[in-house]
Amino acid sequence: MKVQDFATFKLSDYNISDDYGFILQEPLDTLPSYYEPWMNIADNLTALIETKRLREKVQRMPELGIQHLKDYKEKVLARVLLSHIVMGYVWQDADQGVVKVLPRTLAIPYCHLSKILGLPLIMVHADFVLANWKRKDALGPLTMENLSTIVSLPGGNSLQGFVLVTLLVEVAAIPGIKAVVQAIKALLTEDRPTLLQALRNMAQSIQNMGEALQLMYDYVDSDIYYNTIRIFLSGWKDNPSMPNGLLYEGAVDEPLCFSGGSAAQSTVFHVYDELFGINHQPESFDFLLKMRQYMPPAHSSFIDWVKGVPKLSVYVQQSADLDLLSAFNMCVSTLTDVRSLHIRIVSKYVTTAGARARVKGLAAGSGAQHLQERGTGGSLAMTFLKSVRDTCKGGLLKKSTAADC
Ligand code: HEM
Repeated sequence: MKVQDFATFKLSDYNISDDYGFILQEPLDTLPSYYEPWMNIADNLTALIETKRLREKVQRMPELGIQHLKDYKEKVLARVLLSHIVMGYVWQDADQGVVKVLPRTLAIPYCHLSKILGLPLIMVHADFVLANWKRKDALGPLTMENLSTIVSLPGGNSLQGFVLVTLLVEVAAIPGIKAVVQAIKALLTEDRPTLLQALRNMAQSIQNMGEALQLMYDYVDSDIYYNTIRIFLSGWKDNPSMPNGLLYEGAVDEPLCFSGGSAAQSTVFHVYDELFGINHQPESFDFLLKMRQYMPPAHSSFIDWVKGVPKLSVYVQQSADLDLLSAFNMCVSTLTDVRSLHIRIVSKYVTTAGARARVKGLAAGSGAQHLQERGTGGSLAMTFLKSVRDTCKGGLLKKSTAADC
């Protein structure tokens, strides 16, 4: 990449907002009246699932076309609503009475919309979090107190907390993503003072992401997460309760398999790994690469763009500038710390909560038999997460000494 390539660079070309990062800026929360049948179901989704009436409702739903969705935001909202309805439809009865077919009333518009938006036929992080938020007070800040989801799933306040804490991690990442672009430009122009400042801004932003992540402990109950929430994020790939995947009736001829929703589909961490030159172990990297297919295509193209720039780690190492090296290492070690915190969270919300559920004999009824200690994205959670964290730590640069030259 050359300096002149920067002349036309705009974050918005990658569907990234200067003010909101990867989050969809001010999502709509209502569709045109033609789509009232979808809105009605989405508004009552939790109650319909809990009273086991959702499947019947969906089967009786009229088959609506997507031609009345005028612009991008309406299409995104429609996809958010339908994605949640799909997850509710499939997992209404948890592992018992799993469906093999998604009825055409839901499958046809869902497949059309997903094709236009370039997303897989299952709910992803972008549906569950990035476009699923609204302010209670329209002029108020992006804080826990002033936010709610547009559409919800079972899990009550913990479900709200889970979505909104994840959103706040994305909010904390916004200045860091801007600093990534600033750093790349400074790297290309060899503007060391600006590069130093950009790295310091990134380190601060990554630290703020960790502080936001910590809120999980305050807002999400681990038993509710383990026994209720995660079933609705599960996928139908490598899932013994849906060995053949799901048939999207009237839209696709063969059943298809997709991984469940996971914040491994958040673009932020992938961008940092590419920028800092973190080379994950092949198996972990393979999983992370698959997760890029579950991101809005423009966001995963941004990762490719970052990957294409000259190696920042090589530049910093060769510069022998101790301030740059220490700012670079601060970024990598803070990212490692966030990953260690995330591992502690998974230990509480998956490992320990799972053990408790098994002691109480809840596991059989929890509906997440196939998940056990797997992540909702389908990875062998702890092995994968520790490998990713340790490789991240391995990205720290050493001070070069005279002997290295
Ligand atoms: C109760 C809260 C959470 C739990 C139990 C949890 C669990 C997991 C699990 C099990 C994985 C492994 C992949 C999979 O199979 O899904 C994973 C991956 C990941 N999660 Fe979370 N997660 C939580 C919250 C978050 C939040 C709020 C974020 C930040 C946006 C996040 C970011 C990630 C990332 C980036 C990965 C990929 C691994 C990495 O790059 O380090 N997670 N999560």
